[in-house]
Amino acid sequence: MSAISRAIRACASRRNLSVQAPAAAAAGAGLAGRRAAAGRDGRDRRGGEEKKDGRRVQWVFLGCPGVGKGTYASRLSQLLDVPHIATGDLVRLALASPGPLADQLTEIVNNGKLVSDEIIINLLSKRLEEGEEKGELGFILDGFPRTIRQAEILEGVTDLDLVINLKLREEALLAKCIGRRTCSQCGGNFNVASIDIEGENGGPRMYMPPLLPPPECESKLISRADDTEEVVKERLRVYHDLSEPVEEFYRARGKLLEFNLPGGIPESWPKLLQALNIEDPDNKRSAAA
Ligand SMILES: Nc1ncnc2c1ncn2[C@@H]1O[C@H](COP(=O)(O)OP(=O)(O)O)[C@@H](O)[C@H]1O
Repeated sequence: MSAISRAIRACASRRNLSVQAPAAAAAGAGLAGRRAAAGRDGRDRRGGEEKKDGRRVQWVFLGCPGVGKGTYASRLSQLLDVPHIATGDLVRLALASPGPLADQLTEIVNNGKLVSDEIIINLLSKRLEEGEEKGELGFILDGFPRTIRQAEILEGVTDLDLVINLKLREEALLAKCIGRRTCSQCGGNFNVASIDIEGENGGPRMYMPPLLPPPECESKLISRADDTEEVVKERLRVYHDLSEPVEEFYRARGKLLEFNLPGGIPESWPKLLQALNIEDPDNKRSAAA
């Protein structure tokens, strides 16, 4: 067993977390292997495609359900050439393979609760191990960590560069979750909600147009079973209770970048890139033309 997998095992057991042996080794190899390759680049934690020492970014996205973590994490992962690892997707994959684990997860997810730290760490470790085998470097984690215990375990095995906390007005979150649709054939993500909210305290009005599917997807749209009004309200409550303290965990460590989404993707994406010190590829293209 490597020193790293011993470290994650020790870290997990100090926190009374039982991590299965192969998964623990994977998390060690996956997360901490990256740390070994990384070194610290110190001051400016933001931006930049590749670090001075040649490694790729190690970022985390935090934010309430419906805020758009998946959308922006996926765009950035393509831009920065790092894997986008969403624990919600790992949970949905596990749900899709029938068996006792799927039954257990269905009950939890469809009630808007969090899956246990043990299960999530094991799913994440397995995913990291697969990435390691493919030679993946860096990562953008989306939906993990969601509890202080998960944050402590992650902090114990890897050195994050930056934690991006996406924020959106509460009124928009519920509508965005309920409006989410996926094409069951091509897997494309859409949103049928049209959000138009008056400005707060004289602030600007917020308009988020729907992201409608092309005609060929229209009849194949499906919604997530946990995107009903009742379940989303419970997920928001759970986020405030268990995940909001994670924001403070990273704020105290100087790693948190707060980003208030000003509106839909066309408005927010360039501003997010600016906040991250990343050159906008669209501007680059038009400047070169
Ligand atoms: N880090 C995690 N810890 C515990 N449960 C998780 C975690 N990530 C995902 N889940 C489970 O998967 C569900 C879906 O996650 P996700 O797609 O990230 O949803 P959301 O839109 O609420 O951010 C969550 O409601 C929760 O049950």
